[in-house]
Amino acid sequence: MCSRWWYRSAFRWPEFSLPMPISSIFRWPGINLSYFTTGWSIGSFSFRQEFLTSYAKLVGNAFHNQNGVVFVNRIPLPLPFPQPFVLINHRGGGEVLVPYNPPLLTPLGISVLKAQMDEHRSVSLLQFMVNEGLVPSPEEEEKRRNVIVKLKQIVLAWIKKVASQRRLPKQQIAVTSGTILTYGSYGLGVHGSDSDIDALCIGPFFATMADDFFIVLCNMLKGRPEVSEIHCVKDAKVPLMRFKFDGISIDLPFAQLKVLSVPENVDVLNPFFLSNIDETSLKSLSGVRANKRILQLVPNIENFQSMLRCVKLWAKRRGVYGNVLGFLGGVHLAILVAFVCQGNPNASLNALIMNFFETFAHWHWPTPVILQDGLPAPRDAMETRSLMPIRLPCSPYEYCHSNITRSTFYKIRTEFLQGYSMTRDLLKPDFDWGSIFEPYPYSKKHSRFLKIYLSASEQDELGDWVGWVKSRFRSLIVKLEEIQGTCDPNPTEYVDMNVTEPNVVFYWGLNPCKRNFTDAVSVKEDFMTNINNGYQGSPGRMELSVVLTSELPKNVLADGTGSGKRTKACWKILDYYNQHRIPIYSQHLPHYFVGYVSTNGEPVYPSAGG
Ligand SMILES: Nc1ncnc2c1ncn2[C@@H]1O[C@H](COP(=O)(O)OP(=O)(O)OP(=O)(O)O)[C@@H](O)[C@H]1O
Ligand SMILES: [Mg+2]
Ligand SMILES: [Mg+2]
Repeated sequence: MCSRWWYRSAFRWPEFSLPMPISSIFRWPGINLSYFTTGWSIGSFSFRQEFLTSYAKLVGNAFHNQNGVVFVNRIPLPLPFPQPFVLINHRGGGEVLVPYNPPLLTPLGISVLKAQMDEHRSVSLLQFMVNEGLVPSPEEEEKRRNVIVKLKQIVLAWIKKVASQRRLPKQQIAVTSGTILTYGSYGLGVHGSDSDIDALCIGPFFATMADDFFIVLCNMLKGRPEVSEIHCVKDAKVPLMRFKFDGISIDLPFAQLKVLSVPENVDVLNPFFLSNIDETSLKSLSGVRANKRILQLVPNIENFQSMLRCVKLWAKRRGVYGNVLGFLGGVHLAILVAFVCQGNPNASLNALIMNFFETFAHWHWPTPVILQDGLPAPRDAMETRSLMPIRLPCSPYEYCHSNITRSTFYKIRTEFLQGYSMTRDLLKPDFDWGSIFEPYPYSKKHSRFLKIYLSASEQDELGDWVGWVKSRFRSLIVKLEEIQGTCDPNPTEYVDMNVTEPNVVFYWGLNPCKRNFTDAVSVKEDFMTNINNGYQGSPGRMELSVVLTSELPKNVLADGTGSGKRTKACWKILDYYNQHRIPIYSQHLPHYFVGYVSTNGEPVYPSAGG
């Protein structure tokens, strides 16, 4: 903004020799554009011809008369100018000051201004990501790399040990090997400091899952000082070990290839390695294969990674992240983002985000989202009944498992539309990335919530219990939809620190139009029948009740909009990673939580937090 000193000062431009003084004085905070409104008479300049020429290209015919009145396309502009100005860098024409008033600009002026704004928004989004700490520090990255190196060494030692136990000939023992391949968010290079590492252990033909992986390797890991909280999930669609290594959470499934030696960077897309392998190994490999294919198909990996990081943050903040509660998981978002990247190979980060919202705000679901991979359309693609079908980009071209319901579908689509309406106008002068990533204001949007209180007598039992109940949440959402039309499950998990027993609490927004739903007893009975069926551990407690916004604890209200009136002193948001990480499943629950197999036979995947 121009301050009065500017108007009063005896400053005179000797000639209109932009850019130096103007660009150094009139900067939009943090922006590469000059911006000011009133108090300055352009009539005091003596224009250079080349300036007027450039100006005319961008704004139209511009000149000023003796009285300092500037005419644009023969229309006199009142002085001082009522509209903001921007300094735009016009290729070939130097820097030119034009009114920030799109209707006055020529098509060229508009496109130059848009290019500038696009660049500015991309730069400020990258800065926003840095401020939000989305990218782990070099030290954290180093730590993760070391963990993977150590895991590879352990796997190699394990293979040699198993080979000796099997009494393989010496020369075979010498050449045999296994490896670790990362996938999930770490494999895509979009992890945050709190992400786990999804790592697939690949062994040679003689290493078995039942004995060698789950017994020999598990014992070797248990013997390492870096390893803690190790859990085996054996009879799942994708069996795995989950543990912490140097404090970092690891998911470690296993695949066996019919070879003696597994190259360190084995190409899992090569059909040679897939021949004759068992069904479980094929399923375990699918995460790595899908990741690899995504990275092959996107035209610019760096843009894809930055964009996916942003989109994941957006989805988390807006309460639409997480497959377990019927929203989008990491793999769903990766494919949606890759789809947009494929269609816009040369676009900037800002343009990609704009296109993401535009594309999916208007997508004709249930038309599936399918990446173009240059191969003939697969005939064996499995059909899906998902409301938002998203297909994995590798054979057998299954659709990502999804728990989306009518309510969560509606919420995701509303958020896409909102993102679109907030980003669509590139020339919006007060645009701010912070508003796109604003936490979803649950306490403002809903006046009543379903409180789901889960507890167990021991901390160790709580993880299993919560994991089990979460794996059945879809049925609770569907039940609420039956009773009162919609519901808005907030994925955030809270802990009531006022209660001594270990607990986890959820608050789901209820439909404001259905105020007659106040008694959760019948819903509880119904849901209890569901969760009591099949749980093999010792079940914990579950309480359902309807609470008003004014009864929400401080942390729930502190979503950026809450009034924070009635608060409980000791509430905190559960953080599985920074505290003692509770295993969300156990051997008793593999089919439902980590098990990748649900009751209806479709694959189920663990939540990011679990
Ligand atoms: N619903 C699903 N359908 C198909 N594959 C899935 C699904 N959920 C997970 N996977 C596979 O498991 C991998 C790891 O999943 P995970 O839930 O850890 O997501 P992520 O992308 O690593 O995100 P996060 O950073 O939240 O951990 C995915 O990359 C994908 O290959
Ligand atoms: Mg992960
Ligand atoms: Mg994982």
